[in-house]
Amino acid sequence: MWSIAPFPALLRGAPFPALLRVGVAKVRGMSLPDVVTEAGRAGVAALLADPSRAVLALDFDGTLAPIVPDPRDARAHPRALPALARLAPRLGGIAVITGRPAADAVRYGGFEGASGLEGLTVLGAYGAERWDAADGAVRAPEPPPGVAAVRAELPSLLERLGAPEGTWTEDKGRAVAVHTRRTASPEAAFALLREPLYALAERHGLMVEPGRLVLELRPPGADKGSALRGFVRERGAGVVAYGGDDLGDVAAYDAVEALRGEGVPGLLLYAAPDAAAERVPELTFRADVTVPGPAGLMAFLTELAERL
Ligand SMILES: O=P(O)(O)OC[C@H]1O[C@H](O[C@H]2O[C@H](CO)[C@@H](O)[C@H](O)[C@H]2O)[C@H](O)[C@@H](O)[C@@H]1O
Repeated sequence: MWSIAPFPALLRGAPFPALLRVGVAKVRGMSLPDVVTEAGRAGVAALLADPSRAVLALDFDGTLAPIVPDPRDARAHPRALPALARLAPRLGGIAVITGRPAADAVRYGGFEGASGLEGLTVLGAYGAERWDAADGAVRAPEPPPGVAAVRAELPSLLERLGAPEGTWTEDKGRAVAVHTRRTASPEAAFALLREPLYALAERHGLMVEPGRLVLELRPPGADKGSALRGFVRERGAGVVAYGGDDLGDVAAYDAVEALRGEGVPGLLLYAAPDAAAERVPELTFRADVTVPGPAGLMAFLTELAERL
């Protein structure tokens, strides 16, 4: 039976044990978090009926990998690779769609040479970069000149603004991301830097991708929605499931909803952050399934693999 929607508790900032109590239903002897929408139930039914026509796409940080203070320490959740490897032979394709450079996601995810994931695709830099396990090659176009200009100006700008200790710049090659998670007041630091970084990006023809305590200055022209649509088209998929946790994933949610409008059933998964301040309303209200972070998502995917 499908029952109570978990997100009212989520919005009140309820702790996850409470969320789990209201959000888990027993389905044919196995527990799966509730699918709270009709469209989501249609997506699950279509996926279970014909998994070979389904693609599964997942974001990396906060979805496949738990959030950690230093982005260089991010690693896939211990249950991630086993769950994906069980799903892979049954599905039409699995992709990781991330704001990370493709090579970083492959390294931090441990995807290279992973048993059972020989068909995995990683679409990095919001789809501008690509890695396929099949040949191990990364395809990454040259960044536009604005990125070098921003890289050069950023240190003096941060100094002028009095960016607090702990502010950290991640050089992503095609983009530069300024993180505030390791400052004493991450939200206050984020607010301080927000407008000046938007202005800097605009001066150099870049856009700002805001995320979980990060402001990324990157080239426009790619987003996770286009990346997902391209992957669905490439695999000739008739069902799509997407899981994410952050603002950058909203474009992929849009793509799934647009595909539904074209008759392709879809499932929207939200790996909701533990910290209420980091939850994204656009995902909270639209998700078909809300689970507590990467651990919850891996439990869901493992159950899904069982049912397949
Ligand atoms: O699209 P994603 O795979 O979700 O990547 C989004 C950004 O993730 C990383 O930052 C986030 O995760 C860090 C590690 O857990 C955390 O410290 C940080 O606060 C988060 O914002 C990554 O560093 C960025 O480059 C990605 O764009």
